Amino acid sequence: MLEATLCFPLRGGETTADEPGDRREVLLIEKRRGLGEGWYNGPGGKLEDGETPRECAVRETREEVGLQIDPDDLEKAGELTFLLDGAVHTFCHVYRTAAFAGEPIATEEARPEWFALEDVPYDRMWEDDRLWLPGVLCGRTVRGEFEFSGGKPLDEAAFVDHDLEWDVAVHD
Ligand SMILES: COc1nc(N)nc2c1ncn2[C@H]1C[C@H](O)[C@@H](COP(=O)(O)OP(=O)(O)OP(=O)(O)O)O1
Repeated sequence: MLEATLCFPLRGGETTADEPGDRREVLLIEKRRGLGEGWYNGPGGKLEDGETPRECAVRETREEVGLQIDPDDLEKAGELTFLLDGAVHTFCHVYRTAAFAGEPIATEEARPEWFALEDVPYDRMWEDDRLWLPGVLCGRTVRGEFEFSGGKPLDEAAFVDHDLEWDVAVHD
């Protein structure tokens, strides 16, 4: 089983009387290699030996798009289990943060792009994302299990079922 992270940096203002609606934006990456290549996702990746999930999310966000994040500024937002043909493939820790330093830059791994929350390109993301990411971007916590079938690689398998629990306690 792989252990991995996803991190969703957020910027911009909340609703005001003059400008109703959530005007925040989320930073996504277009993945340039590896699992999910060509799709949008949050910055993130697999844990290295001896690394905590929080340290992994900070490192991956720095390596993939050049943003600096203080680990204490990450808010844990979810825990997702991805199963492939009945076995756990990846356990993924999800974080969000509105506190970071720097401007996103493109790297060999990723091309960063800010999206208004209402314009997140779910049609160019993993199929499960539309089920949990909107809630996570709105400040909720989630625990989810997602089943894929059809053999490796995971990004060519079919999404078959899911189970979600909202507003749960998630720790790391
Ligand atoms: C199955 O559904 C998934 N949905 C979403 N949104 N994200 C997923 C899914 N399955 C895996 N992921 C995430 C978890 C990781 O953040 C990445 C995969 O990371 P990758 O394999 O690219 O890991 P790195 O450590 O960055 O890879 P390198 O070995 O190339 O450094 O996808």
